[in-house]
Amino acid sequence: MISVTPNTSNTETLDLANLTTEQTALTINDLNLYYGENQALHQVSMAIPKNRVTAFIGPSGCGKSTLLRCINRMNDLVEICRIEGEIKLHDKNIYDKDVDVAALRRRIGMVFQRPNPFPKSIYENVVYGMRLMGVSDRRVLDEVVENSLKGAALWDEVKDRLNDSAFSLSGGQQQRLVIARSIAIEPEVLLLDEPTSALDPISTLTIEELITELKAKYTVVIVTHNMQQAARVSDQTAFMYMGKLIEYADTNTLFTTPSEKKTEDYITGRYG
Ligand SMILES: Nc1ncnc2c1ncn2[C@@H]1O[C@H](COP(=O)(O)OP(=O)(O)OP(=O)(O)O)[C@@H](O)[C@H]1O
Repeated sequence: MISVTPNTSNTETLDLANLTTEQTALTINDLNLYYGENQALHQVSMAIPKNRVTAFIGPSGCGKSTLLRCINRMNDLVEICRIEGEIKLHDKNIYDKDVDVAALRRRIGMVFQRPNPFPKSIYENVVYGMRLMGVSDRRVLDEVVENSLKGAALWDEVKDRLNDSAFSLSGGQQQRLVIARSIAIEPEVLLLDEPTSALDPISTLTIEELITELKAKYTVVIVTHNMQQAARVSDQTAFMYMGKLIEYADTNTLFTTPSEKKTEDYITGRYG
């Protein structure tokens, strides 16, 4: 039996099946996804609440990362991938033909498993998105760097070495730098794909604390292999199995009194 300690943060429990428009960041409706002949997602529907942390969990290959990547259209880059259904961000289907995908990815940022800073200074990594948007005023950029690094809980460690290479940072610092780079352009949603799986336990703890802080400003969606991590950081958890969303509930309920047998088997360590 795996014992997980659910998070006891003070977020109220939401009625996930009946979120109001104000409470909703994203709505996924009847999403099917195929990689060639292989169907990787089956009729996934769920609403993701604003300013909360939502975790996707499930055994390897169940479709967690695929679903996460659909949320900022990263699967567009996979040629054999075909998608049916819709994902709405403020009532607009992100798969509509008129959607500017680059603009969408500025609103919905993504952080990957392995930290991927650019081969540039710490400062230039943070302002990268701003420069792409044409911002060059040094005072504006300086302010963005300070605020973003503070927001990513990295400022105190790097404020005296902003011109050093990003590669001079530790793995955990690099991951926080990547988070700073993502929040510098003020996205609405942050997607985190196993953001701590390449990190040591101390860095993992720092990132987990940061995730809890980030939800004050952003909607966070995290894929994690680690059930303890989902229990610690998320407000609601979606359990997936073989491309299907089996159960979606507030995290405490899902880990203490799951309503589906498959969820119970997974969280008690019977498979996965
Ligand atoms: N680019 C791709 N091309 C073809 N098939 C893919 C691709 N990416 C994922 N798949 C398949 O889709 C299914 C779901 O994979 P996905 O990576 O989403 O699962 P996951 O739950 O995130 O797994 P893990 O925890 O191991 O990362 C798997 O069968 C996988 O082989």
